[in-house]
Amino acid sequence: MKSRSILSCQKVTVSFDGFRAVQEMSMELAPGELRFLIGPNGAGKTTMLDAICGKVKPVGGSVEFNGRRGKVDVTRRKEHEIAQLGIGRKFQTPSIFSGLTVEENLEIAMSQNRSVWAALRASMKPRDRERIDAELALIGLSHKRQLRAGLLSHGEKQWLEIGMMLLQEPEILLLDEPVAGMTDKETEKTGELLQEIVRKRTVVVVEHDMEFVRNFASKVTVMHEGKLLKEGTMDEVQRDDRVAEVYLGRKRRDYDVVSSTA
Ligand SMILES: Nc1ncnc2c1ncn2[C@@H]1O[C@H](COP(=O)(O)OP(=O)(O)OP(=O)(O)O)[C@@H](O)[C@H]1O
Repeated sequence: MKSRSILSCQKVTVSFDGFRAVQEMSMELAPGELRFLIGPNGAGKTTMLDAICGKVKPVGGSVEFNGRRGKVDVTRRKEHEIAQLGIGRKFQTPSIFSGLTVEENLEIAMSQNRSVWAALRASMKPRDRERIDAELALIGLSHKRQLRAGLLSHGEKQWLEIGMMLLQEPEILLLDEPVAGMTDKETEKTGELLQEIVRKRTVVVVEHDMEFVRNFASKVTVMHEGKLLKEGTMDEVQRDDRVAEVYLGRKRRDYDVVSSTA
């Protein structure tokens, strides 16, 4: 029996002044998946995330979110409504408050509004504190809770922002190149964090770092020129000649980095 999809994108087409950045792209996500979306520059990966979170409106196709509140075609909803429904999007540049502490950033994320933060803080219940403590532990920043966020390393800032997003309880998390600019150690920790997050949520990661993808992906979707090129395990994707040719710009036999024997 086919398992329920939490997200079903069917024949999604996005056009920028007539240029089809995404063309009839279909993709289904099962609850609890950690899906990687890869492909060469300009393949349409970011635009696909934009279509899912409502930042751009497709000219064709549907994006059906089947979350806790039932089925919704998100192409008919505004970006903020989609976020409230449970699809969270993290962009490459972290949007944290550098002058506030790590803990204060999380408090703001929980109140969802900086202007009511002071009031929220005064009335914070032990349960709310516990949630923040749990999130701090998850993102590995418990020992830095009192540090100004601006003083965190690049990787730590990314984790803080992920923690801020998690406090808004998204069912699906969309991440655009989360490990770009990270050290190897930070990259490894991010992979482990994502594996922890998918115990309760579904995550889609647009990624260029193939080693990271190889280490943490169970299922990979490959896009090329706005279209679905291949979907499968990393092994299946790596064995596909079309992927090797378009993704790497040459025949697979000429290329050894992507090879599963690496
Ligand atoms: N707002 C826009 N207006 C016009 N063209 C756009 C816009 N956004 C993206 N494009 C074009 O759409 C195509 C797909 O871009 P997109 O950023 O989705 O690709 P990508 O696979 O995420 O690439 P990269 O890996 O380089 O980030 C590109 O040719 C890009 O130039």
